[in-house]
Amino acid sequence: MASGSGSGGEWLSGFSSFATDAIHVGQEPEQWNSMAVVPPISLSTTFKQYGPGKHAGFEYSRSGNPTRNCLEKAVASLDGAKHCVALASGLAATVTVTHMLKSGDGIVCMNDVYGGTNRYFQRIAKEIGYDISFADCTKPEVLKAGVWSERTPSNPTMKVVDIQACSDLAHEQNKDIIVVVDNTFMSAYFQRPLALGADICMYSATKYMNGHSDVVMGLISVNREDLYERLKFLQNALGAVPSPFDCYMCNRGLKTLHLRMKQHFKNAMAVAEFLERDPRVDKVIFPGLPSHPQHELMKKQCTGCPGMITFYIKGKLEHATAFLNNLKLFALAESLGGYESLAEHPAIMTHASVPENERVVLGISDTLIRLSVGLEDEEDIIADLDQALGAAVSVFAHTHTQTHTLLQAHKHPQKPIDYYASTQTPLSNRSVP
Ligand SMILES: Cc1ncc(COP(=O)(O)O)c(C=O)c1O
Ligand SMILES: N[C@@H](CCSC[C@H](N)C(=O)O)C(=O)O
Repeated sequence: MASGSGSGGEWLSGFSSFATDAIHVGQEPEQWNSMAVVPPISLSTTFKQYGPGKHAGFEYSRSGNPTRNCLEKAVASLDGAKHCVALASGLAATVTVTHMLKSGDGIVCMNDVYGGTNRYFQRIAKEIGYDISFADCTKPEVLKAGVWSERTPSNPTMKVVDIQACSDLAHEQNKDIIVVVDNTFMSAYFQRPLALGADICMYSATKYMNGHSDVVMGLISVNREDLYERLKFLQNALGAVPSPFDCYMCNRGLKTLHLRMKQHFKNAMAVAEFLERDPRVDKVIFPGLPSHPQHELMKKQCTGCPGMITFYIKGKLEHATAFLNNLKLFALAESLGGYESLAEHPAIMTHASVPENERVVLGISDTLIRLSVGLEDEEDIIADLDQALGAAVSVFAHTHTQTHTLLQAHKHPQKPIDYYASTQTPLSNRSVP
């Protein structure tokens, strides 16, 4: 696979036969009497039995469904896994994995996770007796506990966890520790956590795996038979299953995953390079840029980068808000990983449920903006960002001296500041959903 421009070296090679597997595994026409080339949507909730307990592989649609089967087989093959189970949402996948443990068991979670994962662990799992702690998993040496849950790159500040190092450390300490990687941002196309030693690879398939912003779904892939048996049991016993229609849609989305991810990478690289040169921007966080602190690790464990970019706009909350309000091609919306470009304000939107003091520590400030760069034409994406940055600066030009400085800076662009330089501004008070 070609390396992205400016990446300064090769990425991990692409996984062989990825596109072929995405298109064919689990889709065999011979499994249907009709020989349908495209798997049918099997809506029946129940299946006729030959005799009590004697059935043709399906008995009740929560327990097993033909359309869901096709999807699960395809995803397992793309993850280099033996098995996959599909759930009703990414959060349902997190909850189902957590139910593999007993009350009192320990969970160490990456401190910089999606707000809803933080909310579930802090406000539900903790209350029912799990021993939850959060850690910076980019430093594997700080980890020492029962179950390890990593999200890499993290949401929203794109910290990259060394999956192999964390898995080795965890398994050396105790082989019963289960290492979980939330692979939502990367998709199966860019990263295979199981090959790097993780025990469970999970997704919010709502994002890149489906890729069309029209399905909410979760996926979990594993190689270990014992983990699969437990997950399969929980899928049925907890019952958070996706509909056959959603399985059909996600299965269809997988057919173009390889094409979409390549274009997301190309567009995102161009946007990241544009933003990094722009003096109206304080700092850009994109693991595909050589300036990202874990860029080399990314190239070692991934085959490329998705369209996720965060950046700190210069100024304060008003500038971030004006920028977001003035976008025309980008929709101001939560979520990510669809074909369309989205922008959002993590502190007010996706990460509002993270307690304010934790947001400050994580750098989720008033000036942090997250982009999900879509598949539109590169020039149009950049033109939209450019005009919205211009609008953000000029809106306050007459009242803010600092903004005046920004306008001057734009006329005389310079290289942006040091990666770790502080860009934190105070967080405004807002309620926690
Ligand atoms: C990284 C990540 N994991 C999990 C989730 C939860 O997924 P879902 O919205 O499908 O429940 C999200 C977003 O919601 C996410 O961004
Ligand atoms: N993972 C998505 C989800 C957005 S937040 C959804 C909802 N407001 C909630 O609080 O659960 C993303 O990162 O955009």
